[in-house]
Amino acid sequence: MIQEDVLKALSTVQEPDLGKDLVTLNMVRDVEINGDNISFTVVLTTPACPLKETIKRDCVNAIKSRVNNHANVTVNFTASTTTIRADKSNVLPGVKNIIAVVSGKGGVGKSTVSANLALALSQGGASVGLLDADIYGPSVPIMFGVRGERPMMTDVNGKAMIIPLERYNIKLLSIGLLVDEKSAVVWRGPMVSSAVRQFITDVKWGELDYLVIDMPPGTGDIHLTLLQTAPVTGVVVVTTPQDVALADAKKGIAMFGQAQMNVPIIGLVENMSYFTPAELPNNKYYIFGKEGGKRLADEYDLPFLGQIPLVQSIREGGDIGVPIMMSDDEVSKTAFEEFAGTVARSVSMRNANMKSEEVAETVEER
Ligand SMILES: Nc1ncnc2c1ncn2[C@@H]1O[C@H](COP(=O)(O)OP(=O)(O)OP(=O)(O)O)[C@@H](O)[C@H]1O
Repeated sequence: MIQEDVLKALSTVQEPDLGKDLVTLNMVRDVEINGDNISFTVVLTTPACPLKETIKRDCVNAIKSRVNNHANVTVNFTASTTTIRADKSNVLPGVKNIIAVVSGKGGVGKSTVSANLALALSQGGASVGLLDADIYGPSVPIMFGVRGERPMMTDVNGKAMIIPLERYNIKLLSIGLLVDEKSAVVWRGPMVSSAVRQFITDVKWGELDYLVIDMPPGTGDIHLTLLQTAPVTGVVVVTTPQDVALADAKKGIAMFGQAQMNVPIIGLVENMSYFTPAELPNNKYYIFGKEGGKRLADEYDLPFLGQIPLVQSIREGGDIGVPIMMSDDEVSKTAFEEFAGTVARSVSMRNANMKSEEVAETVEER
């Protein structure tokens, strides 16, 4: 039994999303054979890959059926998050993927979704940052229990840079951590644009697999500034199943599809999909209507990224500075984990299939 036999067997195992085999995709490393013991490492395209178990099962089956029926197969996993950033700019140089979370309408849970998406990706093993770009209604300070804390500054090649705070293994920044909460509310156009640009250009985000940006609600100048400053990989649209939210989500989808913005939409997630009381975890009450988000995704031919239930502890977690992903509420956590896994998969697929010149890049010279 030699290494080539193992690789030949593994070349029959498909990466389900990328539609090619593991060997062609150069995902197999460190093959070791010791008698009946065969081990190797599969390098995934994202640590938050939800397909680990499928890939593992297929690898074991391939080795047993093609190499050695009695083999003890050990499949180790590691990940090297992919990126298609090809822009030469100095903007966020160490950040592989930038995910902007948007909503057409306020109050649909965009900040809750952003925070728990960031945490779920991080708990899956990725290095993650969360930028709260909601200048007029920052939520990160309260949601992460860091209200009143101030980030430090550092000097990078003669330039003063802000060091993001760190909480729950995530790098955080919000206007609410930089200025008095009442000040930013009265800011207008140029001040807001310059603050948003600074979040991207004057912050030492370092090496990140994903930077999640919690965008302001609606569609406006801040969005344009952000997309012109940061090379956004794609946008996640948050909606609730209600008709009014869906109507506004359509405006968001239209805006991000415009030539001026031209940023890919990763997909749509439906928040507050159904109410589940803690004492009846199997009951689902569709208070805001059923599957409106799914229908909207179908209508616009967008990937549907998942449903997040309306759960009292999700709201409570946000209010006390302990997001639900840091709690032991398994039902809500599973919903966010599945959603984050789908986002990570979509980004990996996009990275594998898209030419780098199709990526939204910084268009504004500074
Ligand atoms: N799935 C959920 N279950 C229960 N409560 C939720 C859920 N999602 C969000 N909430 C609560 O709804 C309120 C609004 O959520 P959030 O602040 O995340 O919305 P938003 O869209 O970011 O609002 P904004 O208009 O400020 O940008 C918060 O109190 C939050 O805790």
